[in-house]
Amino acid sequence: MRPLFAKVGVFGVGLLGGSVALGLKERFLAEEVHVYDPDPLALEKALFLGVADRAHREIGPWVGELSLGILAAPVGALKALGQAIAPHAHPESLWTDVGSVKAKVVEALENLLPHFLGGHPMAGSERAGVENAHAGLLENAVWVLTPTHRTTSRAREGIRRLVEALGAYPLEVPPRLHDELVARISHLPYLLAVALNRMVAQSRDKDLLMFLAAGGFRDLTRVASGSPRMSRDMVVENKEALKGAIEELREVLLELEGLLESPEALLEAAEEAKRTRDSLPIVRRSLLPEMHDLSVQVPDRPGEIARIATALGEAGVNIKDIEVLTIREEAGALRLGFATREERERAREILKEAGYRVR
Ligand SMILES: NC(=O)c1ccc[n+]([C@@H]2O[C@H](COP(=O)([O-])OP(=O)(O)OC[C@H]3O[C@@H](n4cnc5c(N)ncnc54)[C@H](O)[C@@H]3O)[C@@H](O)[C@H]2O)c1
Ligand SMILES: O=C(O)C(=O)C[C@]1(C(=O)O)C=C[C@@H](O)C=C1
Repeated sequence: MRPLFAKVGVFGVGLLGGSVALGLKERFLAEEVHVYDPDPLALEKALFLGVADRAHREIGPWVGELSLGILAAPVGALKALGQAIAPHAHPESLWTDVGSVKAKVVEALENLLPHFLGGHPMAGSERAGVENAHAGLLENAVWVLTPTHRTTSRAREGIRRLVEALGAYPLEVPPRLHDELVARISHLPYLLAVALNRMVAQSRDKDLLMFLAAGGFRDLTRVASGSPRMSRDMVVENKEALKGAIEELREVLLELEGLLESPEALLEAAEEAKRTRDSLPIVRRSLLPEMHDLSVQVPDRPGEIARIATALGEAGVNIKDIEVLTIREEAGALRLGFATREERERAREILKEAGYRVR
């Protein structure tokens, strides 16, 4: 059987580009994966890690041989990258990007590249670079696609197939609406993580504060550890929508400050927040297949996670999703997701028998 795509090019082989390239290779979706990056070290690592078949430091005639190209550079670099690619792109080729901002990027790139459809996988990590790339990053992710009146059916079908073949779930959203939504659910949380760290860094009590930082601060600020350049571009390029989101947050914070004097009303707000947060896990999103969860208490001893995974693996039970719920001295908990109720029940029995507390 022939792969879905012939030669595929990934432009920018960092965390996201590397993960897409690995997905293409591991799932045999491309005859050849080519990568381009201005950073020679990124290219060297990509070849060493088996992320790509060919690495290029220059954009040139090789681009004309691609049937599909994926732009995965920081958002601020995408337009110039599109301009450099445009003279070489084959007129029948498909193009997409993975940038975190869509309206401006889509407007620029659909003017430059044939059969272009903008994209944004709603998945990532606080670690940058190809050395942290893995195909699993994109599996089960919601992958936003942003068609416009100019999108060709060839692009729409081809890019949708790419996303599905990488194990993700395509969701079409107009570019401007996408930017408004991610301003609230992704870019504002990032800015908040920066703000909280800035507050600590500028405090006279910085050292003590850092020493006291427990799970709450760490969980809330994880994304601040990501690539500063990538994240800076993300918030700057979406600044109009983000300013609206900051204004909304300011109002909510003022409201909550007021509620400090009304404990009953604050309790209601806290209960509402708990309901919202508890219904968040990605596996419960309605467009994804239903997932069946177990929580397992894990003693803080070497090898416990391996023991759990091995017990399930040896019984042929597939763990579809995994999340560390708490990190404490005496015990932590794992949330394990299974594709079927039957698998979850088998997992429950196996783990109970092995002496674990399961919920
Ligand atoms: N990190 C995330 O969580 C995440 C999630 C979804 C989407 N994105 C988007 O993916 C894209 C890449 O982000 P990342 O997290 O992989 O960053 P990264 O820092 O890991 O990788 C970016 C790569 O792009 C390369 N690059 C820089 N300028 C370039 C240019 N002009 N042309 C080609 N390559 C160039 C860098 O050398 C680097 O290898 C961004 O547009 C970002 O908004 C990131
Ligand atoms: O670090 C993660 O887990 C992420 O999902 C990263 C994250 C996000 O926080 O929304 C960051 C930027 C993106 O464009 C998409 C995803």
